[in-house]
Amino acid sequence: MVSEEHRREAAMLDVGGLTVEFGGVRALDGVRFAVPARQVCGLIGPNGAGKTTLFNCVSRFVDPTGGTLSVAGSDLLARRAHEVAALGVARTFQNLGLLDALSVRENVKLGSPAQRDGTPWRALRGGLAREDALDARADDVLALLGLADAAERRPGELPFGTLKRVELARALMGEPHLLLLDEPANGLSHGEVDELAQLLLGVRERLDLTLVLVEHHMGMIRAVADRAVVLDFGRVIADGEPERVCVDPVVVEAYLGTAAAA
Ligand SMILES: Nc1ncnc2c1ncn2[C@@H]1O[C@H](COP(=O)(O)OP(=O)(O)OP(=O)(O)O)[C@@H](O)[C@H]1O
Repeated sequence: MVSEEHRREAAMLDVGGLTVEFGGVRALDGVRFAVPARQVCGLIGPNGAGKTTLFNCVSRFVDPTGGTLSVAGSDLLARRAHEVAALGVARTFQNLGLLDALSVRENVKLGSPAQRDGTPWRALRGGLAREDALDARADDVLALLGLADAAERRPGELPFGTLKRVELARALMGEPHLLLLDEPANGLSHGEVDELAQLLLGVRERLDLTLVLVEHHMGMIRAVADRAVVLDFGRVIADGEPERVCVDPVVVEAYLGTAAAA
């Protein structure tokens, strides 16, 4: 029997009875699960189930009304949003926030915590050397994601599937251990979903990442996730291997009438 304390320390992400209320709406209701290091965990559930709210708690955009939340044993709830990256947590968003005035390489560099630390002291201390190091790191990340040829291009010139990878590259600039992906397959063709799935698995292996992805695309979940946690009305209704969870009658019932559980 594993003690509660040991479970917490061993988990990369530990969600302990998390509750969030918005006025009268209980968006999360005692959500409890732990994601071990290097696991790929799919977070699924119908619209309004609480998936984004959970991500927003991890990013510290939302304050829970109850429960605990920790990353590799560190209490996340004691941190502010700008301190989360330092714990090795990065996130992508449903809406790509890429700037068209900048090249792909410059956009990717914005994901580096060093780049955001724009104090005058930093600028005075040989900013050029630092800029070169950032360029080199951005180029490494771009190469890892098969984007080397896109480094000088503007986001507006590139297809959506490529932009999704640029956003992923930007998130990797912070050298995360835990990466949260918000609907990475949304808007991609079948071929692009397969490609992204392979890419994610490769990156996870290469960088020793723990991944949590919110996803409606069950093909993506089946392709990459070791495990699926299903939320409905703010509660965990199933937790297990994706193949098993997809045919769980409780999950099928929750998804009734939607394509996701098909
Ligand atoms: N800032 C907010 N203020 C009030 N209610 C909110 C807020 N954010 C979310 N909610 C409510 O909390 C519940 C959970 O929403 P959430 O966006 O987390 O669900 P979701 O599972 O991510 O849905 P989707 O798949 O549609 O993105 C919903 O009832 C939603 O309307």
